[in-house]
Amino acid sequence: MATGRTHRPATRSRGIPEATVARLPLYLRALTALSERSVPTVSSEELAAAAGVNSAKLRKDFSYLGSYGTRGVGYDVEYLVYQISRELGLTQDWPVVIVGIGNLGAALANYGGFASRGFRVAALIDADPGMAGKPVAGIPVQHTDELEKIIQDNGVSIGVIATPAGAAQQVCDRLVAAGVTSILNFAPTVLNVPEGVDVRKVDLSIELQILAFHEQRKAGEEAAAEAAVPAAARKESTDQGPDGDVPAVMPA
Ligand SMILES: NC(=O)c1ccc[n+]([C@@H]2O[C@H](COP(=O)([O-])OP(=O)(O)OC[C@H]3O[C@@H](n4cnc5c(N)ncnc54)[C@H](O)[C@@H]3O)[C@@H](O)[C@H]2O)c1
Repeated sequence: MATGRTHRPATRSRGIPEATVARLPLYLRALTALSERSVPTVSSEELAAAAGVNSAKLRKDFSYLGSYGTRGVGYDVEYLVYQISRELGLTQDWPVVIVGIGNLGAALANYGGFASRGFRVAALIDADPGMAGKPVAGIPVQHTDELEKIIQDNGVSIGVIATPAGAAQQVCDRLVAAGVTSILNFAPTVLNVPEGVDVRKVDLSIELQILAFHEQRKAGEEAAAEAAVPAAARKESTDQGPDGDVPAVMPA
């Protein structure tokens, strides 16, 4: 879902390509589901299918982790969960702050999937003084005046921006100045950040627009196939044997 832009070279310092890093969470999600079902080992084909990735690509990705599996047995699920978690830095706790506690910020605060993956919501921050002190997901909202102090007190390096687009750059600048070096941006705007700060952008409307493009293409293909049927069917009718039971033209 995430469309991302990170201020990093295509290859990380330890030699793991950025494209591989982007697939590691997909493997981890599939492996976690297997682990929850107490499945001990998995083949590269099964895991690739569960993660929605080509199996040759998966084997190549795992070779960067130094994980080659055992012929005829496959990969050890628990060990791979550990290896990938360690590679992604998930074996440690990451405090995050969410800035902008409106519809989206509140939904994110209530999402249990962060905590279960090692991301602790350390604080919720909003510019609306009327929200200060009100609990959302059991955490009292704090005013933006406190932003720098909250970041420093909690050692926060990851910030989530869920403010209106017009406020996002200013919020981003304050987060970065306070020490945040990774930002997950939900606001529909491009953020400018200094070297060394990673930005990932999530935009559901962009994803929907891409789906709309594919829907339009599929509709065009269907229309073209329908337009082709009468001519082809006419040809078929001349080709039919005496019983006339030859099937119609196969769809494209
Ligand atoms: N990425 C996505 O897929 C996606 C989906 C939905 C919404 N959005 C975007 O997320 C943002 C929030 O949407 P919403 O529906 O929750 O809006 P909302 O109006 O319900 O909430 C915005 C919140 O941000 C606060 N805010 C405004 N300026 C601020 C500032 N300078 N510092 C801190 N807080 C500030 C407001 O007080 C409000 O509580 C919007 O930019 C919206 O376009 C993105």
